[in-house]
Amino acid sequence: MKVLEKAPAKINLSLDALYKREDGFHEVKMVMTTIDLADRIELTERTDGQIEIISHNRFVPDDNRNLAYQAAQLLQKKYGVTKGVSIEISKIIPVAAGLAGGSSDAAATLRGLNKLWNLGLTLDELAVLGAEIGSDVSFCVYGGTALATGRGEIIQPIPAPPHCWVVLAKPTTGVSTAEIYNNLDLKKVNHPNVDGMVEAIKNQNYEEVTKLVGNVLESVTLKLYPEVAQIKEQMKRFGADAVLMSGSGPTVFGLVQHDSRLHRMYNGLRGFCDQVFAVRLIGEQNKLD
Ligand SMILES: C[C@@](CO)(OP(=O)(O)O)[C@H](O)COP(=O)(O)OP(=O)(O)OC[C@H]1O[C@@H](n2ccc(N)nc2=O)[C@H](O)[C@@H]1O
Ligand SMILES: Nc1ncnc2c1ncn2[C@@H]1O[C@H](COP(=O)(O)OP(=O)(O)O)[C@@H](O)[C@H]1O
Repeated sequence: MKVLEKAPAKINLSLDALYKREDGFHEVKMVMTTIDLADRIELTERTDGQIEIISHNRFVPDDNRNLAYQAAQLLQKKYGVTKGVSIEISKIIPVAAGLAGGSSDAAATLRGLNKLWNLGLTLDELAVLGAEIGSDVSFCVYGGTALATGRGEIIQPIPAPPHCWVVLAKPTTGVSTAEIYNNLDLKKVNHPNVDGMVEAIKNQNYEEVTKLVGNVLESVTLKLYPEVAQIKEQMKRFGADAVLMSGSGPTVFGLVQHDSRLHRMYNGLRGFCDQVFAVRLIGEQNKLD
């Protein structure tokens, strides 16, 4: 038997870190939303109990370092599952990009195995399990748009943002999330207005959304990787309504409502950045159930 699952990427429209906790993680407050750029996960049941990762991307680990592998192993252990699975990952989301590709693959594996292995778990139960794999996995279990707090695993759904296009540009460098959080000096940053962003989205006020995008991690990554700042500048020059780095980076996204400007931005950025995508927000909650 086979199950197919879509594993969409996310962007952070607003990302604040409040303080460093005793467990080493940062207490965060962020608005996350899924975008129409997705990996495809194909799960095929195995009778030998083994977990196998098949991926044709050299940046994706094919052993227990893979977050999808960890998701399958966690379900096997918690629910005494004796069956195994081959997990084929068709990778579209750039790796180590600030787009939660690995987390979304893990979340899609949790959803898919829930069906393949007939576990009967709810999305809320899968989200709790996801938090054991990584801070972004719980959000990815639900998808949609949410306010995320705690270390990122406490999820409150909010409405979808107003309609717009998202242009993504990923510089060649990959970024380690831990490195960026480790270099964050909370005394020296500008905190974004996360509550304002939630209000702007609830009011479907696109102009306010574009004014309020902000990411406390951006200045850290920009300092370490100046090419990210250059891409930001180019996106502004090509006419984006708002430009921000996603997560810990290095992917930069631009929001735009008019099709004519979308084409200008996309074509302009393709001139000097290999990985450029123009996608829609997916938006609504629980689309992934
Ligand atoms: C920055 C964000 C924003 O959505 O996304 P990405 O850039 O990774 O996509 C997330 O907070 C990343 O979540 P995720 O990538 O799941 O992080 P984890 O695997 O849980 O943690 C990796 C490392 O990041 C740091 N970390 C992570 C989350 C958090 N709230 N505080 C932290 O300080 C810790 O050093 C941790 O060891
Ligand atoms: N399924 C997966 N897809 C991509 N990377 C993965 C996966 N599983 C584990 N990884 C590891 O996680 C790291 C971060 O990858 P990713 O989730 O794409 O980035 P980010 O956390 O910036 O959104 C990669 O360097 C990779 O080694």
